[in-house]
Amino acid sequence: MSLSSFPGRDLASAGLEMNAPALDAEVLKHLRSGLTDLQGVPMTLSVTHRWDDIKNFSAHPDDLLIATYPKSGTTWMVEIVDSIRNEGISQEMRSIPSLMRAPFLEMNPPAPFPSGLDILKTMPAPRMVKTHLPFQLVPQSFWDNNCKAIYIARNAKDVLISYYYFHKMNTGMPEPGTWHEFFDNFLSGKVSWGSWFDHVTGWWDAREGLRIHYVFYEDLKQDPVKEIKKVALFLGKTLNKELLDTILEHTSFNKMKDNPMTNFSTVPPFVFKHDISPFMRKGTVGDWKLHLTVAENERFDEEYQRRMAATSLTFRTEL
Ligand SMILES: Nc1ncnc2c1ncn2[C@@H]1O[C@H](COP(=O)(O)OS(=O)(=O)O)[C@@H](OP(=O)(O)O)[C@H]1O
Repeated sequence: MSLSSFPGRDLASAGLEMNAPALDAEVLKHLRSGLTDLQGVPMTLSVTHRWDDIKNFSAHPDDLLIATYPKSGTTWMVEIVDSIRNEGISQEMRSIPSLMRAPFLEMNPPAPFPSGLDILKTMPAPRMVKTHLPFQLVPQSFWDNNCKAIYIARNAKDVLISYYYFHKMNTGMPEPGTWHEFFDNFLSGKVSWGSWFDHVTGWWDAREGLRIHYVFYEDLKQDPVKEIKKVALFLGKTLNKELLDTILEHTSFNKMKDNPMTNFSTVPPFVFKHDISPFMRKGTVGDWKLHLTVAENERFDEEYQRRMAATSLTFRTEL
């Protein structure tokens, strides 16, 4: 079965193409819900509700997990991996939104929208699975089946800014509150999927002994050729110059921003409010400099030193 004919695709597009007037109040009341505790990690209610099913997800050995803390380059990596696997830009990549090609494991919106698990169930192998789960919450079946995983990490300051705008535009997230409140909550890990510090270090520490390829957003931005080749090698593929050029062009920020299959413009506008902030916002390293005050930056650095003192993991916040 090809991806373009898998049943989840129709189910998905049926849900995604519906507009607010067609949805009853039941759906709308789930928007902007608060956070719950999932084994010590703050999580949106919808994820916690479905947790047993998510935890018991049965991975196939050829599933590829694409994992990140939110706003760290997931969509970019999905497009890179799909282009490598398809040895170019397939018809399916041109006609199926990113989220349907790499279902979001823990996404559990109210009906009629399909959950990540619903889509995955009907999807042919080899599957790409997107997740924002911290390492300790990833379903064990991925590791029991020796699945490969690509983890993309992005510097905390740019993630903070990107996540703040994402909270403002995505009504599926909790209310961000004021900038000051969000800044505090991010630093103390009281945001969906928890602490950035715990997330990036948890995956970093876990990679020994598992097939995890750890990528930095900043490296990808600075030298995409080198990083894309490394991803291909990890997937057991080699790229000729022509294919590499095609992938570079297709996955550039400007191309992805204009591509409805990658820019999330197919999500109904009452969920993603691109007029407030587009999903494909800036795609740069160092945007934090245009946002943080000197005092905020100092406070951030202080907390950063404290939380990252014991790890060998380092980040670049500018190029
Ligand atoms: N091709 C390319 N090049 C550079 N940057 C890119 C690219 N594609 C996506 N992005 C930027 O990645 C940010 C979104 O991250 P995610 O895809 O992980 O978002 S999500 O957590 O899955 O919602 C978001 O970052 P900000 O622009 O800083 O908000 C996107 O713009």
